[in-house]
Amino acid sequence: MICPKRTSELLDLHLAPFKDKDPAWEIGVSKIAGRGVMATRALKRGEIIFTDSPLLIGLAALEEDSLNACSVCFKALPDTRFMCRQGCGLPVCNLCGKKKQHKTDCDLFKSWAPNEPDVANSVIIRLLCVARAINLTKDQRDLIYCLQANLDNNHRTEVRNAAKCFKSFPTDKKVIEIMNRTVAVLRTDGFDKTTDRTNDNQEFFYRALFPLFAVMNHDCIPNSYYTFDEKTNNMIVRAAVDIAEGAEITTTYTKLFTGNIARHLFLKMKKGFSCKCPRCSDPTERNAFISALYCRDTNCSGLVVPEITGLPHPNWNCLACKQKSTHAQMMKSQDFASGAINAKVNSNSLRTLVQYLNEKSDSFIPNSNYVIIDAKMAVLNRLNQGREDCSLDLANETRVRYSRDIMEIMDKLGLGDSILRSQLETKLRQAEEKQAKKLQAEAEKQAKKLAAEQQKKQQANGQAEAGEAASEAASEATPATSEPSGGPAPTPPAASAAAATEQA
Ligand SMILES: C[S@@+](CC[C@H](N)C(=O)[O-])C[C@H]1O[C@@H](n2cnc3c(N)ncnc32)[C@H](O)[C@@H]1O
Repeated sequence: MICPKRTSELLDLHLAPFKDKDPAWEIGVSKIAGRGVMATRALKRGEIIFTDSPLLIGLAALEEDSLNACSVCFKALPDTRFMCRQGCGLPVCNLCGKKKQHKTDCDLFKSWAPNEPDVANSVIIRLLCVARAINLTKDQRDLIYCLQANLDNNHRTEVRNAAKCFKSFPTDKKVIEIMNRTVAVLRTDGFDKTTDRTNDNQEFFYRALFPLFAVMNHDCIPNSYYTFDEKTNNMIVRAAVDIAEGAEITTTYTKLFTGNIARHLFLKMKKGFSCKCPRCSDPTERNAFISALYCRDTNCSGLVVPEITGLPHPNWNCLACKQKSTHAQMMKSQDFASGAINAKVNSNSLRTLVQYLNEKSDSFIPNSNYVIIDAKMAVLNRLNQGREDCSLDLANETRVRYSRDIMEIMDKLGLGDSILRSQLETKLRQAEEKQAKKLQAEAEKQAKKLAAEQQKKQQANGQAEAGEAASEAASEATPATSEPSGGPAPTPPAASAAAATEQA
């Protein structure tokens, strides 16, 4: 482990424009692994802990991405003639073509002579983030070397493949070593559209290294979360929960709703470690049952969870009837359920998907399972884009129901604030307000209807009373002797009732 003090010195230089006089963090020896970021004082939920700026950043330029974005400002470019005319093989906008950053990039890549400089090549564009390390200052380069780099067999492949795209790729061992090391640091500590570090329902399209963030260790229930400033691409890290003085500030390298086994495999294979956090050590994941499936015994409706955590192929155990199942057996159930749900998620009808999730899926997969959570998230995302074939009422009810379901699972897991939570809270509030308005409008309509009925009744009564009064007045005005020949004047109903009672 590189000394935390040296790491702090280099980070101080990098963060000079942002670091406050009384920083809420320091680099220390971690109980989790190597160095870590520690809280220098108690932090309140939501408080900004630090702002980090990218030491390296470039386009992710993966095949599926469009390559017509400027390599300096990252803005989308018009479809044609976006490649630099100087022959460096980089896409650049007119404005950035004149900037110092592009001149440095352009001089470097031109000297390597790209094979086809007029054609946007994802390998070349993707390498730019790595190649920029060559032109950093000594302190900045030292900072890269100070960060952890898991050197596996593949970390040299990227530079080796990129070399084939240039006629005069450098052969200097030192230059190649800087690039290989940068690739390893980016893979261990950096951001890339390919990695799962953009776990919190926010998109990050670039490949980047945020050096302070790079020292943060992983916890499956992180106590911090981050956002990006769109203009500067700076990262802002906030407390997800209240954090005690001296506690380690953690982040998560995985998606929040991945189950124990999938998280274990991801962390082991991509990040080279086994997580021992409390969530990973609990087969029920704090009773959130994200990986749970139903018992295979048709007479039992119990939940089945892995017997032991931290194994790629554990046996599974029914919590109700205690029947054991092999991992292969349970994976068959999971695969069947995932297939059925994903087919509906990919189907065109949002209404069918919602009906399926509300009425059918719970018969073969528990609502807490991550496949259902993912499907509900997909529904909410689709609803944000438009209601498709859902009625206004169904869309609103679904927003309320699914947002609550997902937040309930977040609460069970003990997850604090996150981008996802604030997105859900906002949507829930809006949907609840809509529902309340609708109820109020219905109540008002009902009240109006009642009032109208009442008025009608009153009018009817009024007319009847007026009729009575008129006939009473008429009978009073008529002398007793002048009774019509047909007999006495008709008695009003109330009077006749009174007469009947008297008679009785
Ligand atoms: C981004 S670095 C974190 C900072 C690192 N501890 C250091 O000293 O520079 C990522 C590496 O830290 C280690 N690490 C992070 N979180 C861990 C955890 N929860 N358990 C075990 N190792 C962890 C792993 O070796 C991982 O590849």
